Amino acid sequence: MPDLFDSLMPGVALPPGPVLRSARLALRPLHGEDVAAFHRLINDWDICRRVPDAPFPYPESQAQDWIDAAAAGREAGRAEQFAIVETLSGTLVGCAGLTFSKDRKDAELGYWIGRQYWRQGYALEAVRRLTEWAFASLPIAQITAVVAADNEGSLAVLRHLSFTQTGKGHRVFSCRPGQKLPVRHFALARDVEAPVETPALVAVQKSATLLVVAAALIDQQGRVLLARRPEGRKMAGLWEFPGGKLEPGETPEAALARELREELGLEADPKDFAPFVFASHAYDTFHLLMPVFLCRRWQGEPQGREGQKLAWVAPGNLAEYPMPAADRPLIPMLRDFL
Ligand SMILES: Nc1nc2c([nH]c(=O)n2[C@@H]2O[C@H](COP(=O)(O)OP(=O)(O)OP(=O)(O)O)[C@@H](O)[C@H]2O)c(=O)[nH]1
Repeated sequence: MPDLFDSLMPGVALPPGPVLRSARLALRPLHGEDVAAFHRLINDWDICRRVPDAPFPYPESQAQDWIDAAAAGREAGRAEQFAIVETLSGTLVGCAGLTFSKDRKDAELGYWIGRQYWRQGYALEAVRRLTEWAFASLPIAQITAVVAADNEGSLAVLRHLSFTQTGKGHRVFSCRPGQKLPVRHFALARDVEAPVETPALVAVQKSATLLVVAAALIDQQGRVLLARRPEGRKMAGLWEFPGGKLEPGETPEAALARELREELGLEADPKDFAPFVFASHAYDTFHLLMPVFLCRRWQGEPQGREGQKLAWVAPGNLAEYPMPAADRPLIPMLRDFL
């Protein structure tokens, strides 16, 4: 299928920021050229009455201000706002974004879709893509949302995406100054447990113990190397120790040397692996047994060869990185030892 998105605005460079693609949509940074279309869509009572900060009528100057503020918010690390566009037509259909709490652990979700684009599943598609990207790419622990109690469409989207209702309250909406309207609070926490797989696989795996070997690579400043599982893998976005499953007939040390070569492009000698600690954790679908070796000597510069982002982390900061459930008990031990 042809993709006209790249020729969407010939001669106009998109502002910096990620572009997220889904089956029919692209979520891209908002642009000064979007003001007219943004204003045409949002200046609608049916939209403004559902968006907390939208007055009605919605002045065109506010559309410009909002787009400018979105760019400033991204630059300052306060928010990630996106235009939602149909990939094939390049038409703006709505907006979706996340605003971060000060500690960046929480992100509040906001979105709206122009009325003529309702009932096509666009909100679900865009919000699903945004939440998957956010957990895979940002250090957030949860995504929250506040929705007007009568906004059935939005409530359905959030429930479909496994958000859970955390409470009820009241909130002022700019379109009805002086009134507090009933709202529902929702949250979706980062999943740190391995996902449930097909029943057949679960039957085989449930009783099985999976042996995975991992390394705490320590650099000269005493920092530990963590790798972030890339988008598209199970538990995407979580930070882990480099390593992987043993192949048949392999010793843990040989498997670790192979994984370090394959994943990071490092050459390490098994003689430099010192047994340190192990994780033993019951995930829903398998039991993980993971010996962790310390290693301070290797050859080469670590590179994320499988698309994973890498970080050298001071022991005192390890707890700030979201990790698989199995890894969490290891952190205090590493911190005390280093
Ligand atoms: N390497 C590594 N794996 C870990 C850690 N903690 C933890 O729960 N695991 C789990 O151990 C398993 C390691 O498998 P892996 O990296 O070889 O392979 P994978 O499941 O990502 O993908 P694959 O089966 O397609 O190769 C995964 O289920 C992973 O989530 C960790 O700190 N390092």
